[in-house]
Amino acid sequence: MALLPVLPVLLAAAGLAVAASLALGLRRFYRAVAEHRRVRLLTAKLPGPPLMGSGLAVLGGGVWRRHRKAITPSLHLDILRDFVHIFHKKGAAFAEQLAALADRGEAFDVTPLCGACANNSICETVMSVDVAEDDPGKRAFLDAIPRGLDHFMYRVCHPWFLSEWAYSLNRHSFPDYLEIKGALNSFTHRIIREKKEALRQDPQQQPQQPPPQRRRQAFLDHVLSSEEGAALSEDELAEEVKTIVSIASGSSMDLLSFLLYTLAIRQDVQDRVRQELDDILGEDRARPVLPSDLAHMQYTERVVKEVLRYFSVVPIFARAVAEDLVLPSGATLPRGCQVAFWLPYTHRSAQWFPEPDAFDPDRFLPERSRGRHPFAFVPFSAGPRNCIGQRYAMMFVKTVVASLVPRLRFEVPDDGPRTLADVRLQMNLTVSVRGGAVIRTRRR
Ligand code: HEM
Repeated sequence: MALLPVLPVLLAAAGLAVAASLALGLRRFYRAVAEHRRVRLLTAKLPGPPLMGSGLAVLGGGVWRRHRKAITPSLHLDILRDFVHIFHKKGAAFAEQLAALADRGEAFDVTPLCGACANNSICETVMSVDVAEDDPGKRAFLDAIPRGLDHFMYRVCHPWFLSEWAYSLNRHSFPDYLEIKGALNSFTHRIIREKKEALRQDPQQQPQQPPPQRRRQAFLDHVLSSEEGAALSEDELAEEVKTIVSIASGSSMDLLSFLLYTLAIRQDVQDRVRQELDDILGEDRARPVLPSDLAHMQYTERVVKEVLRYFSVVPIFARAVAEDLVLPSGATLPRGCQVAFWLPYTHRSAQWFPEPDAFDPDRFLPERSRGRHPFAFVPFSAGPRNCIGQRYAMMFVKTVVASLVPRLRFEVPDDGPRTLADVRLQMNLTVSVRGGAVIRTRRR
């Protein structure tokens, strides 16, 4: 009983001590990683709540390996090239929307529009859903994605709700969560079944056919018709589709909205991107963007990389230490210890990025990247558990930018930030602009 009055003080002191040692430990740990020391041990994943799907992002061990092997070939570069015309189609529709807003002259938050563009692109490329836009199942699915991410974050921040049983006791949130789960499950399973049926009726699409004869239209078509994909049951595949769609749409939305916001704030960067695109696309600014155009968009690619460095869109990821890890200081991170990587710390390191708070895309020029540590820039993580969609993400944003920038000019309203350092951030599963990325557009 005598302990009770001082308990809060003791707990606060213990908390401070743990926080301080963690901060110190992470600093040293980062140095160890930067020196390539035994990072290969850090492949074990921390458990988390299902991110709308119990797929790659939350699986571990042998199951994760089997899933990753089944999924990886279906995001191969040759397949991604086929997606560029879809990215362009969605980008062109986005340009029309923005042009209509330009005519009204109003300032608006571009983030939800980026989200719709990303969602539509991802659903079509991942599932190739030949379903009418107003199909109730499709609408419910698209609507459920951002709501599902909110539940995920809520549960991460309230860890006593991580278990499904405990969450079912939350009368405020659980009914909405169940509705979201139902919408995601029923649409995903419906599409998988329809595709399986189509596959059964089309012998050209059977896995034993040699690759050149197969029509690889979308990620899901490819998984279903590949030998690797046959390792997944229908339920497992549905979990992967939900996982990929949810991870891809949230992160792509934030990356695209940071990119457009950056162009609006940094007119000099926007002018160079536009000049590059005018040179590549020529007179016909509205012509479809081709996969071969993307390879020429070198300045734009450097801008995307600098946005990923400057804002660290996915700022944190964690690993469990699989074996005792001795740091350069001599301290040991014991086996089972959990380590979080805080990317803004890595990406703003003056050691690898001189003047780290300056936004300078040309720091990614080959001659200025020479000698930089391979783990100094890791927006998509690194190692065996890196992002499976990093090439997808780069191709998506580059194509959409090529569909928008030649036709439109982006600006910030008079009361908007004058410099990138003025942009206020908020953290969810990803980082986004606090209060919205409010811009104005003008037709060119
Ligand atoms: C738009 C920018 C994106 C960023 C910045 C990003 C970043 C990341 C990061 C940092 C991780 C590692 C997380 C961890 O270790 O816990 C990751 C994992 C993952 N990402 Fe992405 N991502 C992006 C887009 C995408 C896209 C477009 C897809 C799918 C097409 C995707 C699918 C995944 C999957 C499935 C994983 C889990 C991989 C595994 O654990 O095996 N991501 N992403």
